Amino acid sequence: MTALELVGVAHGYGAGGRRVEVLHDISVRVEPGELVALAGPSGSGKSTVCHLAAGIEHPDHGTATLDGRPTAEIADWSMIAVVPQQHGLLAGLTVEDNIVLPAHRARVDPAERFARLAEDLDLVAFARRGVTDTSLGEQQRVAVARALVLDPRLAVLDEPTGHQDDDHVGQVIGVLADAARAGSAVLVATHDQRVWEVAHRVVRLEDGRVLG
Ligand SMILES: Nc1ncnc2c1ncn2[C@@H]1O[C@H](COP(=O)(O)OP(=O)(O)OP(=O)(O)O)[C@@H](O)[C@H]1O
Repeated sequence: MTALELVGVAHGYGAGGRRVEVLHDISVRVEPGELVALAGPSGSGKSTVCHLAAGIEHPDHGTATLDGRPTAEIADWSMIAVVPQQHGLLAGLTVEDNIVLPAHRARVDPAERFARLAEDLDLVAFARRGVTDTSLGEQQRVAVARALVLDPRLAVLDEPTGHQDDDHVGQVIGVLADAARAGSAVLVATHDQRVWEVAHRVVRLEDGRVLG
């Protein structure tokens, strides 16, 4: 069964004379076990697709569903987990507490999964440090670990390698590929060619339309 389905989606922002139409009748599917990269120039609508896929916004027209349910109705981190462009970490918490928060909310023991993700994403050395006392690249990897801690049905990641050096790009790509292998549907908006190379498919957006 298809996990994520965006069908005939049109979306824009603002009203009246300030109205901007961003997406025009786009359809995107991501199957369980599939890593799909969303590529396209700045302003082409990648983050908007991420917001609709993650259920942060409702499409103006068309449907955005996960397993047939509107994504905007799903507020469950084990179903849809997100890495927003700004990471969305909680400043008062440590690295570890940010990562395990979704598991605690779901009453799942995160110990094993946390240990694996911290190791794979090079976060072990500062797990007990306040998250605001880490670098931007480290914070980005914390957000990736948090998204994957519950093995979500769908992971939506907006530019998750943007602050990484080559080695750490490889680590982020590695955990995303592992997540897909384990059955998650993974949608990654990215300019990073290294992600395109490992993706099962690359969906290219231009001016709010899917190419090809
Ligand atoms: N809240 C908003 N109000 C008005 N316009 C917006 C809003 N959010 C995004 N836009 C516009 O929608 C278009 C698509 O933006 P979006 O962030 O989805 O693009 P993107 O492909 O993710 O870009 P980038 O690669 O720079 O992150 C842009 O022209 C942007 O200015």
